[in-house]
Amino acid sequence: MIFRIKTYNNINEAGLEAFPRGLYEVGSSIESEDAVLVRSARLHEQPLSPNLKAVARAGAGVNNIPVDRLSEQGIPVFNAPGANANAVKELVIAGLFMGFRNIAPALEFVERIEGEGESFEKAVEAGKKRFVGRELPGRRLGVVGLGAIGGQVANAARSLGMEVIGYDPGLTVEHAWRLASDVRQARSLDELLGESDVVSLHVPLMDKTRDLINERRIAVMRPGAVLLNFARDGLVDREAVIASVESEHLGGYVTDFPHPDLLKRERVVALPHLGASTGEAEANSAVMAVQNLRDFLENGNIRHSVNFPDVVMPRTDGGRLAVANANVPNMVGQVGTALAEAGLNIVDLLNRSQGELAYTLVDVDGEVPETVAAAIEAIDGVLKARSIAPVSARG
Ligand SMILES: NC(=O)c1ccc[n+]([C@@H]2O[C@H](COP(=O)([O-])OP(=O)(O)OC[C@H]3O[C@@H](n4cnc5c(N)ncnc54)[C@H](O)[C@@H]3O)[C@@H](O)[C@H]2O)c1
Ligand SMILES: O=C(O)[C@H](O)COP(=O)(O)O
Repeated sequence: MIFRIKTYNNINEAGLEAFPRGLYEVGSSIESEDAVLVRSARLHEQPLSPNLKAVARAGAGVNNIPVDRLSEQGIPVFNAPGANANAVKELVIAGLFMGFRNIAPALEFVERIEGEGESFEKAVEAGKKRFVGRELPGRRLGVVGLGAIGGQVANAARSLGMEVIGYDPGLTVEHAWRLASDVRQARSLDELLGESDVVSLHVPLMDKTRDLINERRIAVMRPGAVLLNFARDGLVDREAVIASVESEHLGGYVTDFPHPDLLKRERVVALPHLGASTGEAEANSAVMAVQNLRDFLENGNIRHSVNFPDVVMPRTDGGRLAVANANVPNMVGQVGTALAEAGLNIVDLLNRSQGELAYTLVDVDGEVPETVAAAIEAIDGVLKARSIAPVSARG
């Protein structure tokens, strides 16, 4: 079997090379694809191949992918958690300095100085007073979302002498372990906003987080506070942010998501979505996304999916059935009965559920015929059923 992978955007070569030739065809013009590999391209309006089995995001955010629609069809969406976190952290720290030291307007000022020699130097010295900044030690950074990126930003700010307060009601134990012990926990977003000199957003864009920073919340922020948004444009009410910067309640807005309305404004800095644009981050993200995709296509294993639980089972000698289904009673029972009726003995089985979805891997002592997989897929509540050949049968 050859797996067909359709790529969107520039996927780093290190990831593309991780697809073994002979087992994969990969490219931007592939049709009838088994899987999609994407960065930020918007897939919501793209037609989905009837063969589609998985979508992998070589990066963190999945708001460009129709996750709900894919979930309804039993199709996992993978991402690459943490793979680009260091790159984003570094740019956020640069953004912090930009916000506090007026670096962007100062550079622009220097570019415009005319003259040479002494007159040039005089213009430099005369002009610099317009760009007097503020230092970071002792100031408080509020980090909204303490996941892979927010956690690294919090720790880096601590090492710059800042106090850090964080807000993340869904903080995982794994991320909590990595956090500097003196990062203080805010009990609410408003508490964080009211106590911070700088606020940095590191949450995914979802219905629940759209316009998270709106007019009311900006009013809660300290006068002169700087807002950093390296997460997503839709997390802030842009008009409210602009109005607040103009009225000098907000001391600045530094973002990775430019928009015409943000340009040529004092105390606003907009970068061209550069957070994950380092060679290292692009390679890490592509390799992790390809690893996720390959393990799913070749073995049915699920790791780092945003809509399915982790389901990983070592391969046995025989074939495997991978079933995505609605999380309702008696699904595993019906799958087992169908396999028994086909004369297949179950060697190993793993079932996990998450929300409305469940996923089951069943290893058998033979190979699951396509007709049996198709009959199982026709069971009410089964979304996808796929027969996976024994490892020894791979080309
Ligand atoms: N600028 C860039 O190039 C760039 C690069 C990578 C990621 N991002 C953006 O950053 C986001 C975060 O990435 P990550 O790798 O840290 O993801 P992550 O999943 O590791 O962390 C996100 C954290 O946000 C928390 N969260 C969710 N809703 C929240 C809320 N309402 N309030 C507070 N916390 C909340 C979650 O519990 C989680 O801990 C991505 O979703 C993406 O949109 C941007
Ligand atoms: O969510 C992400 O990982 C970032 O926004 C990076 O997007 P990119 O892969 O298009 O640079």
